Amino acid sequence: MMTLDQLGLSKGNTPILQNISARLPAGQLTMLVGPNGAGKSTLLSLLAGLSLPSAGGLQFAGDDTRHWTRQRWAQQVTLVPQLSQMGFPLSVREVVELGGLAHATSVVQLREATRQALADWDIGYLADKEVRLLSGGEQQRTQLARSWIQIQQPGSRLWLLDEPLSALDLRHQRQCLERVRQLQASGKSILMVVHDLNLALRYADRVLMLCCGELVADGPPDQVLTAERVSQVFQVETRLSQGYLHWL
Ligand SMILES: Nc1ncnc2c1ncn2[C@@H]1O[C@H](COP(=O)(O)OP(=O)(O)OP(=O)(O)O)[C@@H](O)[C@H]1O
Repeated sequence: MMTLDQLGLSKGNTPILQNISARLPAGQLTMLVGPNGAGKSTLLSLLAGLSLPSAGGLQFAGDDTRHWTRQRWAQQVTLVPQLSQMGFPLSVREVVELGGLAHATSVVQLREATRQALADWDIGYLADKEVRLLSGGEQQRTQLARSWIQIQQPGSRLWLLDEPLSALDLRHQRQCLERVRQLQASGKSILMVVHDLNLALRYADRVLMLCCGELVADGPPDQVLTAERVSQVFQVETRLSQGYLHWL
């Protein structure tokens, strides 16, 4: 379990995140929601150890992460950032293989893990293609396959996914959610940023809602995503009908 203890982050004099306390339990899918600019990606970068908090701290199963090395972070936490263009002329296979680098894996093991990840994310037919030439959804599946190798290692405990479904078609959205369920069953924690609040209502074990850098709600989906709170935070009038949120 990861524990966030009064986390805060400022850039210059501007507070981006303030006083965030929460838990990410093992084996649970937590979805993180909030308006554009609320601080969701910034929070994920803190939880991946890519930036240091200005206040508060993070513990992993009681272990303070303050002095963790880069390699320790990469062994325990796997981040899939928001869709971004790769800057290097690598093939899909080479990008996916990068997922094994933080762990001391033999060449034979890495080759087998890569073959499996390419199949699991339905990109085997793209293995030799340069990643920069792929469509947005194909690039996203490549990044997910890279992270899939990393998060499946025995020591890896937390999978951070920043809007993983945004570029995926319906079939591959379902595939991604199936992989998430598969990973949950092995006892790992997952924190996923989503904009689709109905998806969060249906799939999340727990929902965290951020607004203006502060955690405004944390709990079971139906208790966090009430029509009243959603209308207030997202400034769109909504109502809940038959378990779905509709905007008016
Ligand atoms: N390095 C930085 N310097 C100054 N401001 C920053 C910096 N990084 C992020 N911000 C600001 O922090 C706020 C939160 O950004 P963040 O990307 O975390 O939002 P988000 O919730 O992920 O938004 P979106 O839904 O649009 O992806 C934004 O207002 C952004 O402009």
